[in-house]
Amino acid sequence: MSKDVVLECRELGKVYREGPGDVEVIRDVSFAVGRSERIAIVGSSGSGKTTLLNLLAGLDVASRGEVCVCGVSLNGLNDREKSALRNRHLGFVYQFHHLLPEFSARENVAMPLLMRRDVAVSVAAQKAEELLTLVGLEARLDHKPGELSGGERQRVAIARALVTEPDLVLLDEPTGNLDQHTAEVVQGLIMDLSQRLQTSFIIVTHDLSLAAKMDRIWQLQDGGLVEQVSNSGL
Ligand SMILES: Nc1ncnc2c1ncn2[C@@H]1O[C@H](COP(=O)(O)OP(=O)(O)OP(=O)(O)O)[C@@H](O)[C@H]1O
Repeated sequence: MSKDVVLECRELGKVYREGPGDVEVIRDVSFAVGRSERIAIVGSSGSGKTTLLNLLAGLDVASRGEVCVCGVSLNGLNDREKSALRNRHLGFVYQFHHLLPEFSARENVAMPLLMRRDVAVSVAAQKAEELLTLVGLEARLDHKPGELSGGERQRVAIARALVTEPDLVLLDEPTGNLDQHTAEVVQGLIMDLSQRLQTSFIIVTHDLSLAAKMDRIWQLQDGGLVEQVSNSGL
């Protein structure tokens, strides 16, 4: 595998065993994501987008095939090893940001660094402050999630996903619960950060204006990925 490939999956498949009938949600999916590449995954509700994202992150176990994160196959790793690999190489942003309500923006962003036991609290706090400044929240460092707007919370979640300087960030509907203006702010931020930090992004989205800004658009249908050459096919 080239060192510029941050994620690769081969013949990936996922079958949910549902009583008498199996549901094959992901079927024979193979692709590679290069450094600083931005990919949108689109598809109708229930087509398997979240399932695919969970397989790529090792949060769910594939029925067949394999996923390699920065050259390391997830097959054969135990939960602790997968968690260490995620913490080292991946960042996550979900539609419902999962920020910890009792902690400040700064503490929330510092958390993934503090999980690496070798990082001092003062260093993690400093780094969190830098990232929050990057996303335009330098005046909100000590606010708790309940004291922030939806768009601000989403920007905190993006800062948190980037604080460990991941190779790849996986985003599930990052603009799904935002108004159009705030969605555009978050979109601009993703574009800016991918260029500035050389981070790769895989974004699951129903937001076609966000998808259109990515380098590649893949549509998930009947369990497989179909590359879209233009938005006209969506
Ligand atoms: N744990 C599970 N057990 C059985 N079936 C499941 C499970 N999780 C998801 N599914 C089914 O797999 C299919 C894909 O679900 P998934 O959440 O990946 O879709 P999605 O494309 O992300 O949908 P949406 O856009 O609505 O969020 C759905 O038909 C769903 O019902």
